[in-house]
Amino acid sequence: MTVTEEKGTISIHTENIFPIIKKFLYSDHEIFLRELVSNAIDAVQKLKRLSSLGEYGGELGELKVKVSFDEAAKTITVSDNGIGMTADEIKKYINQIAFSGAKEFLEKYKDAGEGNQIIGNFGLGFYSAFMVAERVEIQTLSFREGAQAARWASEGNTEFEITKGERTERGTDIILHVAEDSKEFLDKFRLENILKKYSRFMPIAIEFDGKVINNTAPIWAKSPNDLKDEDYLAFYKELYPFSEDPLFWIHLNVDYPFNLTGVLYFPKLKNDLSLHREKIQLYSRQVFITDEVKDIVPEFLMLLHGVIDSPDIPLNVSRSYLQADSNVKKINTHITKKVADKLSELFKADRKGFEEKFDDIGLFIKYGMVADDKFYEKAKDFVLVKNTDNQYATIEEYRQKVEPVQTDKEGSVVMLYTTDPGKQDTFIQSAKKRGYDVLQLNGILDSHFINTLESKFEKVSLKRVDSDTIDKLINKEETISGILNDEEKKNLKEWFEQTLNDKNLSISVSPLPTDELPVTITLPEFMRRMQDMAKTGGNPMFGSFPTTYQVTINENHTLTQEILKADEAKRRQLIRHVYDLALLSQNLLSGSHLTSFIQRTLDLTK
Ligand SMILES: Nc1ncnc2c1ncn2[C@@H]1O[C@H](COP(=O)(O)OP(=O)(O)OP(=O)(O)O)[C@@H](O)[C@H]1O
Repeated sequence: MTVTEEKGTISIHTENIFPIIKKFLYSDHEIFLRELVSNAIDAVQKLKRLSSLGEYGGELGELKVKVSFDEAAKTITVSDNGIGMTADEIKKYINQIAFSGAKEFLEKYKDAGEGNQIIGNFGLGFYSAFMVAERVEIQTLSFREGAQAARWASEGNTEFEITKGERTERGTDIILHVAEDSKEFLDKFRLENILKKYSRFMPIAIEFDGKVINNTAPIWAKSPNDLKDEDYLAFYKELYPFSEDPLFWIHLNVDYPFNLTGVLYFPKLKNDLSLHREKIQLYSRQVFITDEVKDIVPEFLMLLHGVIDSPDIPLNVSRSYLQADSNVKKINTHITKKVADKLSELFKADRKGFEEKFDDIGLFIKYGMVADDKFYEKAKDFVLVKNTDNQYATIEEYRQKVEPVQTDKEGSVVMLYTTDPGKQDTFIQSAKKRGYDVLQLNGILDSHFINTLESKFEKVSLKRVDSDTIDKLINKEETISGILNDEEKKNLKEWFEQTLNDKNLSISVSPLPTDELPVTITLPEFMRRMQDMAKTGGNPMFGSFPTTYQVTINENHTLTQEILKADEAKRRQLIRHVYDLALLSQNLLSGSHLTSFIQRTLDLTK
C-alpha cells in the first residue's frame, strides 16, 4: 500500500455543497470542533472494536484524542490514535462525501454487539471544518500492517491533493489553517469552552492544554444496577453545581423501537415555573447536541432536569421537521409514560414518602394532568389533595370521604377548597362546623387543575369556601326558615345599600343559621376563577371585569334584630359595624375603615 501522489477533484453531488454547509447545516460555527472530535473518537472506538474482534493485533496504548492550537501558525489540530486512514480510504471516505464510512463500518459490524458505540451519522461532519478553516490538512497513518502515512489537503473548494504523509504512529491529525474571519477560535478559553460544552461526556479521553476535559463514563451510559443513589446525586451536582438536591430520578433505558438512554431528575420546584426550563440536555451517543429540547420532551416535562441521549433523534434539521418526526413523537410518548410509571411506582411502594414529597412534586404532576390527557389518565390515581388538617388523599379517596355529607340536592359532590387558610379561616370554621371538609388548593396551577378535575370527574364540583354563604355553598334540600317578613327584609336591604353606598356590592337578605355571622361577603366562584385564570395566563380580559361582591345579611342573627329596632343613628353605626366585621373576617379591613372600626368598637363598649 504505497501512496501515489495525486491531485484531483472531489466528487460531490451538489456543486455548491460548501455554502450549504456554511449557511444551513450549522448556524453555529463552533460546531466544527464537535464534529472533528466526534470523528476522532469514532476512529479510536473503531480501533478498540477491531482489537476486541481480533482484527487488530497491535498494542492499543493509551487511547485518546488531543486538541491543540498554535496561535502564531494559526492552526487548530485534532489528533487521535485511532484507526487512521490509508490514501485509498481518504479517497473513499473523505473525497466521496456522500459515501459514509461510518455507515459501511456499522453495516459490517452491526451484529457484533457494541457497534452502537460509534457516533452517528448526523451531518457532513468532516466538512464542517471549512466553516472556520481556509485550508484543511489531514496527516494520517492507518492501523493496517505495512500502511504508509498519507497526507491530504484541500482549500475547501472541490480540489484536493494527496501526498505522502509524515505521521509515524497510528492515527490521524486534522490540521485546520484557520481563516482570517475565524481567528476568534485561536483562543484557549474559547476552545476549552466549546470542548466543555459539546465533549464533556464523550466516551474517550480528550486532552486539551495538558489536561483531560471530559468524563468518559457519565451515569446515563451505565447500567442502573451498577449505580447507587450517591452516583445519581453526584452526577446531578456535576450538571447543576448550584442546585439543591433533586427529589428523585428516572433512569431511562430503551432499545426498542428506538434507542434512548438518560437520567431525568425531579428538582425541587420553586413557584416560578420559568426558572426551571432548559435544564434538560440532549446528547447523541454522548455528544452534546442542545439544551433546547422543546420538541423532543413534552412541555410539562421541561420542568425536569437531566440528560437524554438518543442516536435516533434527527439532528441538524428544522424545527417543524422535528415535530413531525415519528421517532420524536414516540420518544415523547415514551418519556411521558415512564415518568407516570415512576410516580405511580413511588406512590404504591411508599405512600408516606410520596405524601412527604408531594408539596414539591404536586405542581409538576398537576401541570402534566392539565397539559396531557395520557398523563392525566395515569396520574388521576396518584395525584393527591391535602385538606386543612394536612391529611392527604387521592381524588377518588377524597370523593368517597366527603360524599355522605357534601352531596348537594342535584347529587353532585361539592368539594370545598381554600386558597388561603389564614384569610379564609372564618369560612373554613363555618364549613367545619357543618361537618364539611376543606381542601388546600393554593398552588399557582390549581385554578387550572380544578377545571381539569371538574371536566373529568362526573358529578363533582369544586367551590372555594368563601364563594357563597354556607347554606348555598352546598345546596341541600333542607331550607332554613327565616324570621323576618317581606317588609322588614326590604327595609333592611335599603338601609344597607344607603349606608354602605358602594355600587360594587350586591346586597341580599337570607335566612342563615344563627351561629353564622350577621353579614357575609363573598366573591362568586365563577368570577374569582376568571380572575385567577387571567393571572396564570388565561384570557386577560377576564381580569378586567368589575368585581361584584355578594353581601348577604343573615336575617336570623340577633344583631339583625337590633338593627331593625334601632334609631337611625344607631342603625347606621350597627350596619357599618357588622359590615366591617365581615370584612375583618376576610382580612379585607384596612386603612381609615379599620381606624373608624376600632373607634366605633370603643364607643360601643362605653
Ligand atoms: N479522525 C479520523 N480518523 C479516521 N477516519 C476518519 C477521521 N475523520 C474522518 N474519518 C473518516 O471520514 C469519514 C467521513 O467523515 P465525516 O465526518 O464527514 O462523516 P461521518 O463521520 O461518516 O458522519 P458524520 O456526518 O456523522 O460525522 C468518516 O466516516 C471516517 O471514515
